[in-house]
Amino acid sequence: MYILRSASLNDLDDLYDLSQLMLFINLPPDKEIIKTKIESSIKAFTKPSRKLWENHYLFVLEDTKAQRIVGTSMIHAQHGTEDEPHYFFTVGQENKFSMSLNTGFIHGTLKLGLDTNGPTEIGGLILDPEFRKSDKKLGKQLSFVRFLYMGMFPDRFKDTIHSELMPPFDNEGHAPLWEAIGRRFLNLEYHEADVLSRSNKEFILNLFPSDTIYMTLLPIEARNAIGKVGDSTAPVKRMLESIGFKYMNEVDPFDGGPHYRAKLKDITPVKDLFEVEILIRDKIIKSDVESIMASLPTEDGTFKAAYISGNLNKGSPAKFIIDPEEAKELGLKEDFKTFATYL
Ligand SMILES: CC(C)(COP(=O)(O)OP(=O)(O)OC[C@H]1O[C@@H](n2cnc3c(N)ncnc32)[C@H](O)[C@@H]1OP(=O)(O)O)[C@@H](O)C(=O)NCCC(=O)NCCSC(=O)CCC(=O)O
Repeated sequence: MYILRSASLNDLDDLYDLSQLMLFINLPPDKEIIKTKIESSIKAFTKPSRKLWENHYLFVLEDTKAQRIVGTSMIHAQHGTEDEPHYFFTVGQENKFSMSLNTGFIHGTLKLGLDTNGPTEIGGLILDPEFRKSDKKLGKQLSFVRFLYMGMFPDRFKDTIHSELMPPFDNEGHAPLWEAIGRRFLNLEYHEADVLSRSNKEFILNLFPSDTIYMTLLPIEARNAIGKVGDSTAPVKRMLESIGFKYMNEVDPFDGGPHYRAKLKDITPVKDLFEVEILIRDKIIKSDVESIMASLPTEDGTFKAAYISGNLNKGSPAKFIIDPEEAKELGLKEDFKTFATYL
């Protein structure tokens, strides 16, 4: 059985193991930083700040049999403030035409921009490779649990949801756009700059090119990386596009990874959110089993959910019947009312 829930301090060692799997700025391989992130997340779930940018929510996927965390995903309630703006490159075009030569060119362009009243950001989605591509769609569960939560608590988030996808990296782990622009203007390694930019954004505005950059002048590898995603992020692009997210013609100024956005109310699992009574009963009609992602009861403001199977009766409110064995595995003792959505 798999449970999705808010992270707790007992998850520290498992999250540290997960952080070793790839260089991921949202989950750096550093126990102190991960501990701070868990503590901040517990506060966000149980006593969210009115200053939305202080609220970082960390979700985990637990394999309850192995008692191990096998994946994680995050929400930052506001990314982009006066103190720490959201920086991006707008991807545009400039048409040039010479009448005397009767010839013209369409140039791709990049232009640095910033937002000081940014949207809610989802990120940090990572699943242990052993568990990927399972028929339980564990990656999708980890991604969609955030929409279940945001749909249940829309006041804790902005109206727009933003996501920054990872671009392809070359065999040595270099980002081609960084080599072409960032390195020349900042004289830092990509990961150094990425880490630095989490606590200090001033240097981006003051050192990066402030005028239009013509892509024509960039090496072909850098041009080809703009707005593209790497292989391991292809499922993310697919998932986001399928529920209403759109590419914004905006990319990360360091690595060129694409930015996707959607209005919270228009995201399919948020639109599909419904109230449901979960009933624990002996009689499940096996030929009529469906699955829903439902929030489960907790006592202390923490959050728990699971992708559960049973018989759905779409009344108002809807009823969902699960068998006692599944209820036991989920630690459920009695019927309850909750919210659910579909994957
Ligand atoms: C991204 C995940 C968590 C996805 O997990 P799984 O591979 O198990 O995915 P899944 O649940 O089986 O499938 C999810 C959906 O993606 C589709 N899918 C699977 N592989 C695909 C591929 N190669 N190309 C296109 N689509 C693909 C499946 O059919 C399914 O869609 P259908 O149901 O429609 O069939 C994992 O691959 C991973 O940990 N990747 C490495 C880390 C990473 O790159 N993380 C993203 C960083 S970017 C980020 O974090 C911001 C974005 C965010 O937070 O959401």
